[in-house]
Amino acid sequence: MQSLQALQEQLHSGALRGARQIKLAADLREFPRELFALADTLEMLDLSGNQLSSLPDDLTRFSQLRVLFVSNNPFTELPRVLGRMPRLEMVGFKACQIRTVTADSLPPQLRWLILTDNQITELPDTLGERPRLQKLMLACNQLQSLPSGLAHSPRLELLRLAGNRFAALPPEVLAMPALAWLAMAGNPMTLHSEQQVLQANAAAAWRGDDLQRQELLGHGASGHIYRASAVDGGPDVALKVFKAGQTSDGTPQSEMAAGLAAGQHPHLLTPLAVLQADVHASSQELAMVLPLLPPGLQPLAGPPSLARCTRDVYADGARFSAAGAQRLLAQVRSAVAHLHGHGMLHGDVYAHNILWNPATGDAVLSDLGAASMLGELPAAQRLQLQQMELRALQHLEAEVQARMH
Ligand SMILES: Nc1ncnc2c1ncn2[C@@H]1O[C@H](COP(=O)(O)OP(=O)(O)OP(=O)(O)O)[C@@H](O)[C@H]1O
Repeated sequence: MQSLQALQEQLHSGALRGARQIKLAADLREFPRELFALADTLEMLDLSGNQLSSLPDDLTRFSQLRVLFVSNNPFTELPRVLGRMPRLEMVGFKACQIRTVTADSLPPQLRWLILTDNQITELPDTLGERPRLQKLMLACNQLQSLPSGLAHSPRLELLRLAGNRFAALPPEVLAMPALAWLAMAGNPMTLHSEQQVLQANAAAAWRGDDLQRQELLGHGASGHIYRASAVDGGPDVALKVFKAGQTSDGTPQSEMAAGLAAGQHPHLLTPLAVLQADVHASSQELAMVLPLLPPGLQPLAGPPSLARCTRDVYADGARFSAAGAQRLLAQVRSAVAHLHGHGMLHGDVYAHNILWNPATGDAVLSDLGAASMLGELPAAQRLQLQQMELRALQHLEAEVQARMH
C-alpha cells in the first residue's frame, strides 16, 4: 500500500478485517495508529521505506505480530518496545541509522535479526540470551567485538559480520555450536589480502571497450548479469554489474577479490577479470567478467523463506537419482575443497547458490558474495572455520539425500 488514505479506506470498508499482513510505504513520519484496528490479527508488518524514527510504546498490543520489517527509516536506536513483543521472531532494520541497541530491545522469541548497514559499535549481552536465534545479519556496521554469550547460542546457524571493524576473529565465532554460514570479509582482519588481490589483478582488468553488452541473462540480489561479446572475437562471457556498494553479505570489492583469489575451477563460478571503471561515466559501475555458463542450468533450490529462515526451499517435486545426487554432491564438495585449499571460506554454501543441469547432473557453485579470504588469520583458526563450513555441506547433503528416489 502506498498511502495512508488507502489504508484508511480499506479499514473503513472492512476489506482489511482479519488481515494478517500489511506493507505500507507512504513517507510516514509517525506510526499510523489506524493499524491498531488490526492489533489482534496482524502477523507481519512491513513499514520499510518511510521516515519513522520511533515506534509507539503500546506496539505490544499487536499480540500476534511475528515479523516486523522497518528497513530504510531514520531510526537511531532499536526501539525498546520490541523487547516486550511476545511473539516477535523476525526483526529487520536494514539501512537505518541505528547506533544503539539496548539490552531490553530484543524480543524474547527472536529468531532472525537484520541490522545490516547501520552504525552499531556494540551489541548487548542479552543477544546471547535468545535461545531461538538462528540468523544474525550484522554486515556493514562498526563492530569490533561480539557479546560473549553469543558463543553458546545453540541454534545460531547464519552470521554476517562483513564490513565491520574486527581486527581479529571474535573468539565467540569458533565456539558457536551450530554455525554453518559465516561472512566476515571487509574487516581489518581480512582487508589487506583483499586489497592485495585487487591490486595484483588491476593491470589485467578488462576495459569497457573490450566488450559489447548484450541481453540480460538474469539478476539476483546483488547484480544484473548480461551476456557480453568480446570485440576481439573471443568467446562470449557474462558480465555481472553490481547493483549497490554493499549487500547483506558484504561489498562487491570483497566478492571480486575472493573470486579472483580463488581462480578457475570447473565447478565454481569465479570471475575471469574485473571490468575497469569507466572514468568518463557519470555513475561508477562496478562490474566483473565471468565465464558464460552453458544453457540448461538452474538453481538447485530457492532461497530460504521467512518460515524456513536458514534453510532453502526446494520445488515440491524435486527428486534426484542416487547417481545424480552423488555426482552433484561430489562436484560441490570439490568446489568447496578448492576454495578451502586457497585459504578461503565460501560463506554461503546453499542449494540456491548451486546452478545445476537436471539433464546431465552437472553443477556449479556460484555467488562468492559472502566469501572470505582467511590468509591473515592464524592457521588453526582457518582450519576451524573451514571445518565449520562443512556443516553447511552436511545440511546440503541431507537435503539432497532426503529427495533421492
Ligand atoms: N556466468 C553466467 N552465465 C550465464 N548466466 C548467468 C551467469 N551468472 C548468472 N547467470 C544468470 O543470472 C541469474 C542471476 O544470477 P545470480 O543469482 O548469481 O545473481 P547475483 O545477483 O549474482 O546473486 P545473489 O542474488 O546471490 O547476490 C542466474 O540465475 C543465471 O540465470
